[in-house]
Amino acid sequence: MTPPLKVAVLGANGRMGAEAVKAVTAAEDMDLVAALGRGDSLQRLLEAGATHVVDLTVPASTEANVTFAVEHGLHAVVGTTGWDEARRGALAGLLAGHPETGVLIAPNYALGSVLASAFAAKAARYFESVEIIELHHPDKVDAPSGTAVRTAQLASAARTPAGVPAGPDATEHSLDGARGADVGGVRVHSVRLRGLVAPQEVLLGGPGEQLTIRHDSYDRASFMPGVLLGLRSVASHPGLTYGLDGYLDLND
Ligand SMILES: NC(=O)C1=CN([C@@H]2O[C@H](COP(=O)(O)OP(=O)(O)OC[C@H]3O[C@@H](n4cnc5c(N)ncnc54)[C@H](OP(=O)(O)O)[C@@H]3O)[C@@H](O)[C@H]2O)C=CC1
Ligand SMILES: O=C(O)C1=N[C@H](C(=O)O)C[C@H](O)C1
Repeated sequence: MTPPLKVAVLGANGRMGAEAVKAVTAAEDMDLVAALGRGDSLQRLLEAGATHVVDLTVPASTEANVTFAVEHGLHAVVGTTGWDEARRGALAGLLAGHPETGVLIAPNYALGSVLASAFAAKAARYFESVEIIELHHPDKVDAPSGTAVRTAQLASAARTPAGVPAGPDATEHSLDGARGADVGGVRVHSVRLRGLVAPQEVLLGGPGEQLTIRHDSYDRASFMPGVLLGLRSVASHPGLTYGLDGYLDLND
């Protein structure tokens, strides 16, 4: 029988971290060996014999956490936002020196969200206009959401080779921010509203029609099947994988 994965959760006292602690504890093929909060020493990962780390902390600490994990040969499954291209490039460079180690960074671990982003990218080349509205709880520290940025990048990357021009927009006068953030030519609008977890809508417009691709996370339990899938798969995917779609076959 395969021995259980020895998993440590970083950010264990947070909204996502607490949910991950529950999910890992309930998984029969995993042992939760450490649950660290802010201020806890990363040395505890080594003392506990962790082989896998889940990082659900804050953009300011995730890079140092993952660097420590990689330098000690621990596989990492990362949900924290803030992994822009420069940070991912630096991490890929570090991983080149640790060829056995795998890191998965996914802006969203909800399977429905991963599919919604893939569907949006597929649809984006067929519509003149694409805009994204991401809606979150008001305790979220970053905007736009990592998911919205990733969705916009996928949509933009699908439109460019297909020769689709940027969406039409005659706006000449507006208050700052009225048209949202420009992510690769796709406008992203961020709503922060008490009561929400994390819905997102991709609006695609053509002459006389609109397609809306909407995903709702009502509960943080929605992210856990993806986190567990990541933990089970990361060791067999050495190097850096960006997006849970890297572990799924979405071309069927
Ligand atoms: N990829 C995905 O599917 C998802 C990703 N996220 C992302 O995950 C991250 C966490 O979200 P959420 O749980 O809502 O945020 P929370 O603020 O609830 O949790 C973050 C936790 O990390 C702790 N923390 C801060 N620094 C460290 C550190 N150096 N080591 C260990 N713990 C630390 C914080 O402690 P303290 O309270 O003391 O500051 C806090 O408990 C965000 O970036 C969010 O966008 C969220 C949902 C899904
Ligand atoms: O902070 C959150 O809550 C979420 N963060 C991630 C993001 O920024 O995309 C994933 C999900 O949207 C929830």
